Amino acid sequence: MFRIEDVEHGYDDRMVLRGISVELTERRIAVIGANGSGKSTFARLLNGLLVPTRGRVLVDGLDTRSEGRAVRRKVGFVFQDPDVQIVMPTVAEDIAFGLKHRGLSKKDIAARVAEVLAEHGLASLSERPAHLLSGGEKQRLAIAAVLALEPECVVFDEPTTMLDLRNKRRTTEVIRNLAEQVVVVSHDLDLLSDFDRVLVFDEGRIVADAPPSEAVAAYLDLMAPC
Ligand SMILES: Nc1ncnc2c1ncn2[C@@H]1O[C@H](COP(=O)(O)OP(=O)(O)OP(=O)(O)O)[C@@H](O)[C@H]1O
Repeated sequence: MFRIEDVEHGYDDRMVLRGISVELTERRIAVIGANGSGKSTFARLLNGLLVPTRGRVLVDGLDTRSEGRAVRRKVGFVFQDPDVQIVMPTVAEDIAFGLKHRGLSKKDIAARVAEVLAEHGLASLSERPAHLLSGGEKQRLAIAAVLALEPECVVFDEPTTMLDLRNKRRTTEVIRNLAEQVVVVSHDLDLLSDFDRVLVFDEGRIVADAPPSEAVAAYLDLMAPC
């Protein structure tokens, strides 16, 4: 689904991704690597939140540079910090927000919101002010709001980093059960143990691209003290 061609990306002339050419077709793909190695930047390129300084990113043939809107309909993005994503006063309104922008009727929005609230264990919180939720509840809401839009692929940027063990397990299970393609940036090596493919980043390059056990071994090697 994703075709990344000769991509480089820089911020203020400082290159943080270099020489990235890769196709991502597997259903579950993880991205791991050291802090600052460019993982989040790479993730943001996948749905056009960022467009590359050089090269191009195609999603089902759509170029993120010229077709960002169509790309974002296909590819949902869950941020590490749910506060970045929650925009409406209540839980139900926040889930309805994206659906309104899709032009659904009021009746269809109400039905979809109820369905998504139930699926994600949020029904009892539907009228709660979203900003008063706990961290785990906010993360659940952020994931639910993205999935309500039925994307074909979901990119998660460190989805379990801010969670306690219970919520981490819950989120891992939600990701595991998704039928959609997922790309997950994570430092949580348990999360990706059954993934199809793992990319290891180091200093802005992909230095390993393999199934989990091999990729994790390469990552541990990289992290070993000199
Ligand atoms: N908006 C920005 N403006 C300037 N520099 C940035 C910006 N976003 C990221 N960077 C820099 O780009 C580099 C790569 O950052 P990125 O967040 O992609 O790494 P990461 O691998 O996801 O790191 P982490 O594991 O710590 O989240 C870092 O040096 C970071 O400081």
